[in-house]
Amino acid sequence: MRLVVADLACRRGVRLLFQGLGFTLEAGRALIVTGPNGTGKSSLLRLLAGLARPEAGTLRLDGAPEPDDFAEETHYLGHLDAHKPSLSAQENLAFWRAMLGRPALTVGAAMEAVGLGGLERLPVAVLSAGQKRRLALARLLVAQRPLWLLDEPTTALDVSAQARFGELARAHVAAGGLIVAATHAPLDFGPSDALDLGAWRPARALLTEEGL
Ligand SMILES: Nc1ncnc2c1ncn2[C@@H]1O[C@H](COP(=O)(O)OP(=O)(O)OP(=O)(O)O)[C@@H](O)[C@H]1O
Repeated sequence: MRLVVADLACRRGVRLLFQGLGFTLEAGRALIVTGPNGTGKSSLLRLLAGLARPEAGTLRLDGAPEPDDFAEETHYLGHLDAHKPSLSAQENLAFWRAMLGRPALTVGAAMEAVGLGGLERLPVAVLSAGQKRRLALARLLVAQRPLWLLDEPTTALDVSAQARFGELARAHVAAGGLIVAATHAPLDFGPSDALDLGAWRPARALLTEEGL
């Protein structure tokens, strides 16, 4: 499998965030996306997740059943953890496991893997910020999806949870998975490429009504 991005432009409102972006990410590698606040790292992940449309350019996942429409092949972990606060940790994860299809680890095993064993029955509303983030990461483990799109994945995680998540991410990459991660913190996900999105800022960022 291979992620191929060509001549990509992203617009938010009247602002062109980046233009002419191209890269190829091979299976078994991670892409670490950096850049100052507001350069469009989250926006790039949303484009890759199929949650927004590019202003120009193409996104393709070669080797996927539908290379031009590959949202089903991705796990998207945004800034928000996307939990239902009144449901228990276990119920939230069971929901995602059924929703996402292609089941991988059981709910119990995924919770153990992120160090949440014993907290299964607590409503998510009472979990700490780091525990909520751990639960969001457990979602990556309950369904098999080759491309992980991670927005600041280690936010709120303590040192040992960061290390544990690093191990899980490296195992995914070593098994032939792909990761695109936006971050301000150093991340070691194994064999990796780097993308400084700040370098793709267009000279003229403010658009007129005519667009590009
Ligand atoms: N819905 C929207 N309408 C207009 N502008 C938006 C919208 N969403 C985001 N933006 C703008 O797009 C720009 C890029 O935002 P984005 O969140 O992608 O940046 P980022 O590189 O991830 O930033 P950070 O490092 O702060 O997380 C910002 O200037 C933001 O204000």
